[in-house]
Amino acid sequence: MSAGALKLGCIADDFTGATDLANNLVRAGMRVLQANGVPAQPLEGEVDAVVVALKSRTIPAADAVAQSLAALRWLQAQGAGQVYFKICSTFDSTPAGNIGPVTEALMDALGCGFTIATPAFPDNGRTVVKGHLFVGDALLNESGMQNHPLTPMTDANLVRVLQAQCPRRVGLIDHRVVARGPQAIRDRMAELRAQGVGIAIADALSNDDLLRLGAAVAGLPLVTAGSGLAIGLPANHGLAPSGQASALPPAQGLQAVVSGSCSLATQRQVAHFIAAGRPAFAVDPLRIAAGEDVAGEALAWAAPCLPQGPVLVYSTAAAEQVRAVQSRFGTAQAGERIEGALAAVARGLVERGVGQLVVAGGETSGACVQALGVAQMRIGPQIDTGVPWCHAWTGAARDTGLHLALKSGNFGGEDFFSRAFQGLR
Ligand SMILES: Nc1ncnc2c1ncn2[C@@H]1O[C@H](COP(=O)(O)OP(=O)(O)O)[C@@H](O)[C@H]1O
Ligand SMILES: O=C(O)[C@@H](O)C(=O)COP(=O)(O)O
Repeated sequence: MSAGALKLGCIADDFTGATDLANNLVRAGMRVLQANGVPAQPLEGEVDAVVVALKSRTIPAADAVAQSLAALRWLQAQGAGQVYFKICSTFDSTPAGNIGPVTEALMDALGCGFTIATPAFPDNGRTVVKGHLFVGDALLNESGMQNHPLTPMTDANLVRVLQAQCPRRVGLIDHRVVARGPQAIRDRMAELRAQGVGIAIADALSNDDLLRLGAAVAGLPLVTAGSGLAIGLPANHGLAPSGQASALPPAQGLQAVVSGSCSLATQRQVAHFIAAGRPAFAVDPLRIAAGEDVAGEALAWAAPCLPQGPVLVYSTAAAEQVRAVQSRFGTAQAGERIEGALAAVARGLVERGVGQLVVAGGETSGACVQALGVAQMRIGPQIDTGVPWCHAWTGAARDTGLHLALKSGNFGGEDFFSRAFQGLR
């Protein structure tokens, strides 16, 4: 890639979020490469955007800032014209961050006096009205996200949530302004900036709102957003939406699903897979904590089932079971141990011939992709809104190639775990 060629440099705070963003950029007409972690070398080949996937959503804020700045430096060295900090469409964060601290650190590094933040993704039911985030018909704090294992979201007022994470003043661009079009949005941004506001939550109820916002932010060095805003950025470079997802190599190998997501949508997908009579192995967090080789057991269980079709290994559990585990072992420790076990399962499955792997949950996906040593991925066809198939040739997949789908916790229909593989045939 020659310096100056990169139209958009993206930093995603988790791995499912990265493929979600890459998917929307591809569908809106950009050639996109996803790098898992900050690459050690310049990328080869010409693309319009690179998404650097980090696992920085729930780590200490100072570490998230340091990793994001390292990603920024790399993207700047590739000539990135605009920077996109991809956050979760449910604004997953704690009062300590990391959305505020990372946004502000990127603003400082870019000399950016003003930016917007919007998680809106109407195609997936995420809308922002007067700064309040809705998930479908429910306010964020009544959507199930109040029970998230790592980032419980108990306030739907995003101006308030972000202000708690930021020294800079946080303001609002409300939907009536957004509906009036790009010039009205630019006027509002200038007005807020003159009032001393540094970051504005932007309302959006529809894709048309996102397209208007996309045009209005063309001149901003940085935007902070879910993947929705991405549909409005390629047009700023004369690129048009394309229904043609990049073609991937033919699928090969066995099929498996690894799920550490405890989101409501994933709970339904696990139940649906089991109810359909498909093979499923429940990983017991208490036995993992006791030091038992649960990953080894799961792999031994999977071996005879794999030739018959997709198998599922999961720790997915309802909120009360998650709370019981967390109160015994601590939130972070419980999460890390389970992620470690599921990552070992993912690696073992690929070593045993799995070539088509679905991973559910952003933190879980980060742990699995890191354990697989997958450094780069090409983005292929969409399975469900926000979830594409990807293809990797690196790490554990360097000889055979690996199709990977990283499913965000709350994305996908109930039959996602079986239907995903049908799309690869
Ligand atoms: N049964 C469980 N009890 C406690 N924590 C769990 C359990 N299953 C998974 N976890 C942890 O909860 C977190 C889920 O986060 P993530 O993978 O991002 O999915 P999601 O955001 O969809 O819930 C991970 O850290 C995972 O290890
Ligand atoms: O924006 C989104 O909702 C997703 O891209 C995402 O980041 C979801 O994260 P997980 O729920 O942790 O998978």
